[in-house]
Amino acid sequence: MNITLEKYHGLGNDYLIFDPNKNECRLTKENIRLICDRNFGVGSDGLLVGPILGQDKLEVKILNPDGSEAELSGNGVRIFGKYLKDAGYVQKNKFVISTLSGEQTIQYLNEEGTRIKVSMGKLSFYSDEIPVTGPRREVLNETMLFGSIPYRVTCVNIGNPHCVIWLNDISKDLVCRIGKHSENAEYFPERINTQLLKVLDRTNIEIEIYERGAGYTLASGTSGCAAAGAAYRMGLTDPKMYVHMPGGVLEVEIKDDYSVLMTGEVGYVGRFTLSHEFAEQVKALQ
Ligand SMILES: N[C@@H](CCC[C@H](N)C(=O)O)C(=O)O
Repeated sequence: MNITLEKYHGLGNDYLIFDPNKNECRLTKENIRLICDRNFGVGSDGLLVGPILGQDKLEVKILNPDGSEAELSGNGVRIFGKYLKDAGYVQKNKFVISTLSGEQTIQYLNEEGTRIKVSMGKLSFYSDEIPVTGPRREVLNETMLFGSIPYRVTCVNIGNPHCVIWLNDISKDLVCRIGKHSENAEYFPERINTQLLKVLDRTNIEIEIYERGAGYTLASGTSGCAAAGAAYRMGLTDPKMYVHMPGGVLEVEIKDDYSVLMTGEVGYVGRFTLSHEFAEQVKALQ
């Protein structure tokens, strides 16, 4: 049996869909790393395994390119929503999917399903919910050392863990330098996604991203929500804002109870059927 993967991207954050109803291969850390490898494999910022069909549930498993599992991915969830429509799994305009972090409501905003709104769940700034080590508290504007350099950090969970560093100048180079240390810093028992945040005005922020298990990415939905949440919590923005990332713009709205709505685009790249030779390498690692 061939192994086929569908490639999509959310603002340049690319994912491969492995549909378990159409493929027979056990995924392991080792073969996930190989498939996602940009030189020796197909290449992607992650793998979405689904739909895993349960009682009335459309479940998706989100895997990072290092083989670890993430609780949630904002771009991943929009991409999965588009795949469900393209592959004929859903006919409704609004429905619920389930991830490791809970349930998300997906809504198509256009006929093609390329513009999607997602209810992402609630932001939490509490240390035990992110998680961050130390006594229970909201982790707001605390000093943390990454590679011996102090940064002011606000931490937040939106299904998965994030640390947001508010700066006037942000760049790919800087987020990579910080991210290499912050991702595995001792403060974060589950590791962490890192964002550098620049506030442009009360309705526009800009971020650079270093993802847990993936490294530098052009966009991240949960990062956009986390940075927007941190900016709003610190009183720097209104609750509704545009999040500018190197790959494009997301719209994020924070409700009074800190639940978050995220809206953005999805693009379909195409279907990849693995060559016999490469499929054998993947299967050898299962
Ligand atoms: N690209 C993502 C986030 C994917 C998961 C992340 N790397 C983690 O480990 O938490 C997004 O769009 O949110």
